[in-house]
Amino acid sequence: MQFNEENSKSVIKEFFSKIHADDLLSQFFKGHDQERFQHHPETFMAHGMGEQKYSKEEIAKAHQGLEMNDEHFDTMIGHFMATMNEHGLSEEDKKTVNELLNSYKNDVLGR
Ligand code: HEM
Repeated sequence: MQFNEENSKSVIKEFFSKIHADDLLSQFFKGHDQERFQHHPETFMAHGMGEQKYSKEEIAKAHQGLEMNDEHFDTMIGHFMATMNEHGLSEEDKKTVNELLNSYKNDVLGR
């Protein structure tokens, strides 16, 4: 599975608007500068596509002190998977993406 430059942009845009429209998630980004807010969907997507842009330690550190729980994490993944659906990803590819993102759960939630 590969996204090209064009559809990557539209994935990021759609995913971004889903997070932004969801108070459960957008609260975490309030007070962060817009650049940071923009950066996160890209980072998230990269990891979902199997790129290891950041180490697990870096990911754990980035989320330290944010009071996130399973619901926040699962909701974020849910928005990403909905975006994947809208882009016609196969069931097999969605399973891979889901597993990859979930492999960061303990790091993000500081366990
Ligand atoms: C697989 C799941 C996730 C990955 C791989 C990931 C990755 C990252 C990375 C690499 C950073 C630092 C660099 C950047 O901003 O791009 C970061 C920061 C951040 N992440 Fe995540 N993230 C994940 C899940 C989440 C979830 C579920 C939330 C919120 C509900 C969240 C909220 C944030 C916030 C608010 C920051 C900024 C922290 C700060 O600068 O104080 N992340 N994330």
